[in-house]
Amino acid sequence: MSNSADAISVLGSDYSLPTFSLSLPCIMNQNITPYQIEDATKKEQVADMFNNISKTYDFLNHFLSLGIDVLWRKMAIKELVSIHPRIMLDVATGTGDFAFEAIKKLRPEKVIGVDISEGMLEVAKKKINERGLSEVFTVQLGDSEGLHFEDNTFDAITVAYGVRNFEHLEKGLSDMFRVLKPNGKIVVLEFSKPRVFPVKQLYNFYFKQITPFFGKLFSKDSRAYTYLPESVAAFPDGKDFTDLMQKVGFKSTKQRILTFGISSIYTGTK
Ligand SMILES: C[S@@+](CC[C@H](N)C(=O)[O-])C[C@H]1O[C@@H](n2cnc3c(N)ncnc32)[C@H](O)[C@@H]1O
Repeated sequence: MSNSADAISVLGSDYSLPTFSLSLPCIMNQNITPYQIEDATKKEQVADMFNNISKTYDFLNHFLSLGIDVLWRKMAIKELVSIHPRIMLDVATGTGDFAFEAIKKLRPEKVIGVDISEGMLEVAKKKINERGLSEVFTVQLGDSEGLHFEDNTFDAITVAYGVRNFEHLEKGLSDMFRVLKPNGKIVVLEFSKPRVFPVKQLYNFYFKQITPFFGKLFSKDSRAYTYLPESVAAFPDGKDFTDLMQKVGFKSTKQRILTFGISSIYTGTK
């Protein structure tokens, strides 16, 4: 398998995607907001949205992904097995599922989870207590674009389904780079856009019709699950994202495509 950033592994084979300009997709990503309110920033709206849906988030995640999100998280965390991280940061930790998987698989000494949504963190705290993991896993309010940690603090950084929601993607990535130790590794799990027939068409139907219907029904937030496909469409995935990772300093960046491109794992080192 190739190590280059623009070579993508799909079921064992490698191919390249076309290159797009970096600046345009990033601006588009920033402009896609949950509630389209002019006097509230994307960050404020994202925090509000996740506060609103925090109680139903875990259920809807597993229900709408038909449980495959659990498998994607497992595959992403496996990327860190070889470096045996001791001190980890889970950015946009939400209700904590990515960190719980990391704890199970990697047995680190300490994981800190940060998130801008108090509602999501409340759910995470409850789960931490129920699982008796408060010695290992702590969560705190924190913004990826201004992390309250010293430079070179963490052996590994994880982010699952968070980067698409950042207001300033490049700033978020560069602050994560700052707090990562030299030779440390970042693993980003994020939705990407399938490009092959008929997966692309089926995925578009499911994401634009089915997901918003059930999302609204269970979460009672009519925008949250229409924002989801909009934010995925605007997110600079694939080579655009690995280019941005390299721009802020990450080395050996790779994209690993999951389930025909519906999700991707991105990795990089410092
Ligand atoms: C889709 S949830 C993912 C939660 C969790 N990582 C998971 O895998 O289930 C996205 C999370 O990103 C958080 N988030 C968005 N922007 C953020 C930022 N700038 N800094 C920290 N967290 C952020 C949201 O509050 C939300 O909890």
